[in-house]
Amino acid sequence: MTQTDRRVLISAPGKVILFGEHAVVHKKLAVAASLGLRTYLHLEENETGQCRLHLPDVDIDLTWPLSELSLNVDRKALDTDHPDNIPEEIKQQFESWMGVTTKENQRRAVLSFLYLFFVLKTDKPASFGFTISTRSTLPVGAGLGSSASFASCISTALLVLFNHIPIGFTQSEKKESYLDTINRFAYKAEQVIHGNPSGLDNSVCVFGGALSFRRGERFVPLEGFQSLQLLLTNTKVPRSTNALVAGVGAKKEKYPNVINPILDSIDNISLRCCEAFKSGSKEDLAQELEDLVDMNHCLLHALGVSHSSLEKVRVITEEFGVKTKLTGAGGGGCALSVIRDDVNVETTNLVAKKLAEEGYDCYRTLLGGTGVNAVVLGDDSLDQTWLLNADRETLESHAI
Ligand SMILES: Nc1ncnc2c1ncn2[C@@H]1O[C@H](COP(=O)(O)OP(=O)(O)O)[C@@H](O)[C@H]1O
Ligand SMILES: C[C@@](O)(CCOP(=O)(O)O)CC(=O)O
Ligand SMILES: [Mg+2]
Repeated sequence: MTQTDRRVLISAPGKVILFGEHAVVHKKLAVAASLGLRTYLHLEENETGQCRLHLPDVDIDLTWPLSELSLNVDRKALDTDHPDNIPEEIKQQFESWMGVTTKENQRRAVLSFLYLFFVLKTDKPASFGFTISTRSTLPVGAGLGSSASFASCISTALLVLFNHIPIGFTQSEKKESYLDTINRFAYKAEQVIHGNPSGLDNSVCVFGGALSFRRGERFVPLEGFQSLQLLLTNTKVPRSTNALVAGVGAKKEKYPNVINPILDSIDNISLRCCEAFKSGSKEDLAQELEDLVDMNHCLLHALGVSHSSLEKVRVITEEFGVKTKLTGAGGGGCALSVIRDDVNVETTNLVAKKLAEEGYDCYRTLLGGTGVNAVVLGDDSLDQTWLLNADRETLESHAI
């Protein structure tokens, strides 16, 4: 295979925030782990002179001649603290390339790609072209970090495409430093999608595993972490992380003396969780996590980010003695329930059945899977069409 028809499969996990969502935006501690569900990105280099961006999860299929995708500015002028701070004329140029794309979820996905493209682009021959297709097994916009998972894949694809990092970065001695680079640009894409992300989600999606995180500091792998049995319930109520994060920020501005103690309590919940993993016996750990789940949810409710559908999940699971909190930005989306080891399979199935009767989707998935990965595809039949149609097991067997 020549360099020009290279095809690469990149994947990154989603995440589940155990404790600390929203508070983490305001520099409080959070605890999170990667999920078995992932986003997959198929990158094909070709000689069409065109760039195709195919994002079926948000109904986007755009193609631009690469000769047209050019800006009259230095890359450094784009690599600002926040992508919102780029010059106005460049924003307008991005708008013109977006064409008739008007839905907010589509616009943010395309903008995050265009932004990273221009920050990372290097000189290539005139015939150079590529196609990027993505597909996620995560629900999009439901609190399981689809945005960070997508951002991690796009960041990796463009870093590989423009030769900033080698494809075999996970086997390299410099793996940590390559992952840091991927994480830095994934954060930028998250900024385009979220406005004010803490950096927690992209760190989990890039590095994988279970970790604690405080904004502005390096994450810490969660000592003594044991994978838990969790039930994730997607209420399917749509919501936007961007709007929910902004809402909590506005509340904090208006009622600082009320909101700050809530955020401090959440900080202490995350601290307590770290201590429980470090020192607790399995039995104590389960009891403590249940208490923390309950308290964290109620504090999030006070911040205004719960939803009647999430409260319904709590009522249904409580009937079986199972504790539930919202996870991610809330306002709909997903809830997580801790299933203790002494809860039998029949009970868990019954809880899942009751939740399904409400129209909710339930996921049972493992925590702490591998972070971002890239593999070269040798088989010509594994093209974009394969990516879009393959089942989850097939995708997983090729990607990691
Ligand atoms: N597979 C994907 N393809 C394209 N865009 C995606 C994909 N996954 C996520 N996104 C982008 O991220 C947004 C959802 O992010 P967000 O509201 O933070 O929810 P989540 O909890 O899933 O991260 C989508 O509206 C879209 O802009
Ligand atoms: C609410 C928040 O803590 C998590 C958002 O997660 P998600 O986008 O809902 O998966 C925001 C953040 O940490 O950037
Ligand atoms: Mg998100």
